[in-house]
Amino acid sequence: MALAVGMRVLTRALLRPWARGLRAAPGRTGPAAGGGDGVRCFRSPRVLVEPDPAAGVAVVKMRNPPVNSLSLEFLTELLISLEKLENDKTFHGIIITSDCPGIFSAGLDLTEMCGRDPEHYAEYWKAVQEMWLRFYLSNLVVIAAINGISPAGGCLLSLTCDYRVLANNPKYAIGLNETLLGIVAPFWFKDTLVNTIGHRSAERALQLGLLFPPAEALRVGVVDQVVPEDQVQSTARSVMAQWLDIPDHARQLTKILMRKPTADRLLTERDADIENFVRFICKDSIQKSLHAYLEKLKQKKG
Ligand SMILES: CCCC/C=C/CC(=O)SCCNC(=O)CCNC(=O)[C@H](O)C(C)(C)COP(=O)(O)OP(=O)(O)OC[C@H]1O[C@@H](n2cnc3c(N)ncnc32)[C@H](O)[C@@H]1OP(=O)(O)O
Repeated sequence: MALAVGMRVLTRALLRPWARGLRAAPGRTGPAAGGGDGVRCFRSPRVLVEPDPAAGVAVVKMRNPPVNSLSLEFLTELLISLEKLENDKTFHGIIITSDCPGIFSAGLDLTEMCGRDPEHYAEYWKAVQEMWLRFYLSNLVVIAAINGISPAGGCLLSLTCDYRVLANNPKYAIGLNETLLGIVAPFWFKDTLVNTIGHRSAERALQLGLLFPPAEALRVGVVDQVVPEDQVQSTARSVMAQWLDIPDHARQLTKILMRKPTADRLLTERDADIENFVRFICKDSIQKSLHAYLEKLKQKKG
């Protein structure tokens, strides 16, 4: 138990000043969004939290339209929501899902990584690290109800969860496709994938930037279950009930036992990882690739 408490204190201490500032800002997070029985709940512009106090579960809906890209503000709101739920003893599990039809998350926000200054890149990368650490080490049971396409950072977010349920829709795909953008997934993205699907499959998936359609995603193990689209939420709820049946302290300690070595690698190399990212992203060739990719996305429409 001491280990679990220690990890919580550590991850809480890692909450950056930008997050604390936002938490204090009036109007950024509003009053209770529901949740009777004395359960305090909340909403924020990009994160909708639907509490089910009786079940000890909250559904966290990402709503950063059009594509739930993980901007600095959105990451901050997600982290604040997670922290609030972790600090509320009512909740033992969360289901993370999307409020944007057909899209779970388009991954990291490319506009945060293009045409900005090095200070911004450093701040953004710290927030991405924080998202990964906080979700990966959360003491809550975290289940991803993946109701849309989920490339790169979107896939990473789901890989931090304890269980992934994907909607069986041929339009959806999931994977770490960074190489297709001419960028390289950092070691902790890679480690998370290796821990999930094994070294050989991860190597192939990462080098080729594979985005797996549902059947393939299930076969390789990127997701744990594929179900008809209208059953994604109910399946996540019943899987949650199964996980919540396990004595909490034993489950939490086991989670930490499994994940701490991977998290420690980033925790001990965090500053160097930020420096590497900033150096990499500032390169002319990388900026050109990212600009070209964004342009291609924009031109797709017209
Ligand atoms: C060391 C460096 C490591 C860095 C690691 C990075 C990991 C990442 O996560 S990089 C991001 C990877 N993401 C992607 O490759 C996904 C890109 N997006 C898409 O493929 C499509 O948008 C979609 C399949 C998710 C959705 O397609 P849909 O047709 O519905 O919408 P679009 O018209 O394409 O997009 C709408 C709108 O949103 C903008 N947009 C899309 N993705 C992103 C993004 N990741 N960041 C910022 N903005 C994004 C897109 O440009 C459109 O903008 P406009 O409405 O202004 O044209």
